[in-house]
Amino acid sequence: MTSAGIVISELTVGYGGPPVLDQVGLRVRPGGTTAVLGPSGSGKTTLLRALAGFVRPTGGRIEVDGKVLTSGQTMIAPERRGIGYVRQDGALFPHLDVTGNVLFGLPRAERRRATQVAPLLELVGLSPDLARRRPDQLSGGQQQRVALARALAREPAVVLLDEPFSSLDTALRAATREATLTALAERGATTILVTHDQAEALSFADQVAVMFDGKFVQIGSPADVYGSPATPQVGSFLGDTMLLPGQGAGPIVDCELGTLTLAEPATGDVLVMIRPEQLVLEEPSTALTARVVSVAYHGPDAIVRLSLSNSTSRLVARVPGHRVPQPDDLVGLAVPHAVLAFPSHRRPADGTEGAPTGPDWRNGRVGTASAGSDS
Ligand SMILES: Nc1ncnc2c1ncn2[C@@H]1O[C@H](COP(=O)(O)OP(=O)(O)OP(=O)(O)O)[C@@H](O)[C@H]1O
Repeated sequence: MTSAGIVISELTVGYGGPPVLDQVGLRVRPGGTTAVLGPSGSGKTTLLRALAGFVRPTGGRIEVDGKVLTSGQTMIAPERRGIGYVRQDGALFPHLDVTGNVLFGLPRAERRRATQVAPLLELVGLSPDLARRRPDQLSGGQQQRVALARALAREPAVVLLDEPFSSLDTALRAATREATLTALAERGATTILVTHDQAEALSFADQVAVMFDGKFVQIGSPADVYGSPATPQVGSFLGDTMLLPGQGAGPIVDCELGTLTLAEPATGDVLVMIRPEQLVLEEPSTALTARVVSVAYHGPDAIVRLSLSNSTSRLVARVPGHRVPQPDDLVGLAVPHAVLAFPSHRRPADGTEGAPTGPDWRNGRVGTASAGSDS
């Protein structure tokens, strides 16, 4: 299978009403893996359906490996696109065994070559001994791997994964994700994974495209979108954040945590974005002391909620699991590395206010830690 690059430009898709995707652009390098991350209803599945040819866009263009699949009057049929699609539920046929499911959809002549099923099963980390089992005799993770094997059977240059791991429990999810990545890399397939799980997006892909309300608000490497989010909302969506009001003065900013170094210069009213892992707990100091409000222990690490003396702000630190303080302890705080600041008047690309956001912003992930008030 040869790898194909994907180029999507000004893609607009609607279902009769206002556009669900609005002039969307995206490039995926040949053999690359892009995660499309966004809240529920932002248009992620619609993007995959347009790529697969299941929905006709109202505008824009889709090219795979230089071949136009969709543009103006051109609309290549789904079965002629060379694209494999794995849905959230796997969608296996209950009355067919694993072999029948994997071979389904192949031309009749090729279906006879049942010997090709074993290597495919091995490729996705399944024992060929399972070949005669029906889907109801498989675990959820095994079913997802069969669905992936079925998608790979046609040797597609492009594989689209629509939240294929979301119904699996944590351990199975990690193992299935790993097997999927390995299988895709071995085949050199260009892959787009849709997910609303930020950790999955950051670990799975070499490019992350963040979608809000039918538009990409940022596309970049996992480190870029996590470490240098385009807006406070992108920052909050990708992981826990505290957003503190501050005054930028070039390379430094003054806020409740003192004078901090900025990753990029800023001047005037700003919102300082700090991730819990950037807040370091030390021995109580004269510089900045906080009281531990609560501790949630997770094993490798712990989330520590803190209140600053003389302030109503609540802070959150992520600390190593072997150095966990107790509630009511007094601790010193430090922010040793440079932080990001956003102009506090800035309106993000999706038109919402650039203010600190609540835990379930836009139906997004919960657990976002805005620096809140006690009041
Ligand atoms: N067949 C359809 N007819 C009309 N509207 C639709 C159809 N499919 C999706 N939509 C609407 O399009 C919008 C985007 O839906 P889509 O499924 O692409 O979002 P998503 O980001 O994949 O969401 P989720 O994470 O919940 O799967 C939603 O408002 C949805 O209600």
